[in-house]
Amino acid sequence: MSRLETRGLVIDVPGRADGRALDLCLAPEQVWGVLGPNGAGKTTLLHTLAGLRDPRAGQVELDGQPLANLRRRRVARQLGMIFQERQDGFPATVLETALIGRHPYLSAWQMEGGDDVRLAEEALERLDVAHLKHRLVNTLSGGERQRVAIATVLTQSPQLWLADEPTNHLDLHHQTAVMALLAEQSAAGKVVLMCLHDLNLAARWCDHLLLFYPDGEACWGPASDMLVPSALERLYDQRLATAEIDGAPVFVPAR
Ligand SMILES: Nc1ncnc2c1ncn2[C@@H]1O[C@H](COP(=O)(O)OP(=O)(O)OP(=O)(O)O)[C@@H](O)[C@H]1O
Repeated sequence: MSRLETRGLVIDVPGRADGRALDLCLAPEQVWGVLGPNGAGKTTLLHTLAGLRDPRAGQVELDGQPLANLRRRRVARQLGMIFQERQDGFPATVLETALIGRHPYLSAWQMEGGDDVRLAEEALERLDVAHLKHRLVNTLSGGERQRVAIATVLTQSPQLWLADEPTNHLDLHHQTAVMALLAEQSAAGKVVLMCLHDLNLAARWCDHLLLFYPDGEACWGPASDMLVPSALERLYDQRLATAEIDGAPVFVPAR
């Protein structure tokens, strides 16, 4: 099991004042949602947590060690990332793409073996894209491509999942299936943190939330403490109507 912590972390959003430093502790079995308007810095935060971008101040620690000091192969075995954008520059098939998830475990020039292929095929099956395994990824629909990206991280089998809008492009059934998959990962002792624009998915599936304001202000904690209509209205500069369905709050934009 892994734990990701931030100490006095200030993400580097160009042209913005520092805002509130983040002292987060992302522990096994937690599902975190990051909420905020466009441009608030959600993607920048995820990239900083993954060590792909330097913070302006503070640091990220993986199991008590500064992420910046760790070898990338070790980080790649522990931490998986679903990106918001991806470029498919090379003509790779769906199966070849999912197999990229095994690369942290292979030495240079080592070919994937039968076990790697089996893991990739199981992940493609789980994401409902196994029937597309011989197709080139650049021929897929947006939702199919998104599911292949998630299958690639499932093939990687990381302890920490960082997901940037994992339900992007997905229809309702597949949105629910992906959220259930992430909840299942968490229940198995993994850490999950995802950026979401859908408040209702966050309310239904996340147990912790980080609210990110455009000026760099932030607050975080258990979801039940964060899902306060007035705070959410300020976050999005949008009036909300609120109801409760099956014991969970539901938010709808008010005219
Ligand atoms: N390389 C860069 N140069 C200049 N500005 C940048 C750069 N990268 C990000 N930004 C700016 O930093 C801010 C935060 O971007 P980020 O992508 O983290 O926002 P976000 O909260 O994920 O937004 P969205 O909800 O639209 O995906 C934005 O205003 C963006 O334009």
